[in-house]
Amino acid sequence: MKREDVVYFGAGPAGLPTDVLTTAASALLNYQETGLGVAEHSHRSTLAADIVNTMKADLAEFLEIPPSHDVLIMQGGGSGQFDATVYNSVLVWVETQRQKIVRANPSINEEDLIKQLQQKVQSDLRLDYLVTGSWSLKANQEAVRLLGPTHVNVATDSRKLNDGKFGKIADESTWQLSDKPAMIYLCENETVDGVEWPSFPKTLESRASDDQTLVVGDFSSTILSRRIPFDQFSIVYFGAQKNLGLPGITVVVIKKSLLSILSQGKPDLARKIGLPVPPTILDYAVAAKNNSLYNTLSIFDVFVAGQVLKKLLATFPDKVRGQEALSGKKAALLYGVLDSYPEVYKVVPDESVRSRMNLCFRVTKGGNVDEAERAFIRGATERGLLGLKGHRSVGGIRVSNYNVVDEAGAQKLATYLKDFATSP
Ligand SMILES: O=C(O)C(=O)[C@H](O)COP(=O)(O)O
Ligand SMILES: N[C@@H](CCC(=O)O)C(=O)O
Repeated sequence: MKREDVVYFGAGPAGLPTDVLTTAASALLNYQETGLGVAEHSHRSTLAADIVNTMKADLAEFLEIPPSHDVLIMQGGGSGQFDATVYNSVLVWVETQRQKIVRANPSINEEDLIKQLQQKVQSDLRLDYLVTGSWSLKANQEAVRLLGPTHVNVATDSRKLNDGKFGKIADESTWQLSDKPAMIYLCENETVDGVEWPSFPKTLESRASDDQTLVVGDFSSTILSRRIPFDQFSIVYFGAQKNLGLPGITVVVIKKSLLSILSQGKPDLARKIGLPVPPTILDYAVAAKNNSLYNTLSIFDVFVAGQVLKKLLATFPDKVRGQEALSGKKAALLYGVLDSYPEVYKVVPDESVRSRMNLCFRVTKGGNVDEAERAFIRGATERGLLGLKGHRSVGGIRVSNYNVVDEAGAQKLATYLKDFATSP
């Protein structure tokens, strides 16, 4: 099959624009006539620093990241961030508590400080998770693994209001947030379950403002497709492999004020009170201090992300707003067709939380779902519509409507959805 005959709806890694890959292929062989490819140059070279700095600046411009926040490029994927967010928020919490105790009693000795901190840990240290799908659940489970269950609170679990399955978000009035959690974690778009937060939760407004509670958002699947209220978030992170670029780099947008608290943090003290300490490569302050080059970074991955951003900036004069409108239009087209044939397609999540990025549905035509879905995938493959299988944990069909899918691609799928529904 030829590349131009394919529209790829894979959930991640996603497709990349062909012109970006052509530029990348040439840069891999010989970057700017240096006789060396971009992946062969040292990550300590000025050339590499330029690639990193330009990518960061273009990301900040496209997403309108305010000067209060810094951009870090890290490794370890979403799973690495499940850990990093826990380690770093615990260290911020310990440092904030230490400063409070010392302010109240400047001559306190270390033994008493440790005693007071230990009491605080028992009575107050809680990390809150809003569990709305498989990815926030994984993040929550990782926090329990690192800290133990007493320090981790599930403030809401969507499965409780949907017969044990994800697909809804509970009304905010039912959430059970801790009194002063060290962190509140949400996953803005659940790739596996097709659930997206319709807007930033009212209950969390201004919670991030004083750095006492860190508000963390996983934006892996919606990044560059939607405006983000950065002022409401302490940390926003996302893997590159959906809308930004190749698998291998993970971007963290973090409040600079937290970096300052983290750099004053005392790992020795955290260890003495029985709390885990961030490994160096997951420590946000270390990444920031080294301009994301503490250890070898894939500059090629950063270069590709930079090319995607250049293309987005050239395509959308109104930046992320332009892409947001287009993403909404493509999603509306596809959901419109799915909803027109209720006897053939059943969208999985509730209408109020349908994702614009990952459209999850079952094919019920003829009554035998497995058979109907196999026929659906077969017919789609014949037309070059690929990557439509749902995540292995839930099955069904999933259309990932990432930025690389243009209007013509979405239209091609819409036509197939209609043809499949109306064929005998
Ligand atoms: O959120 C998603 O969707 C993802 O695919 C995860 O962010 C992937 O996490 P890693 O496999 O990169 O750990
Ligand atoms: N990003 C993909 C793949 C994740 C995986 O299977 O590990 C997804 O959510 O479907």
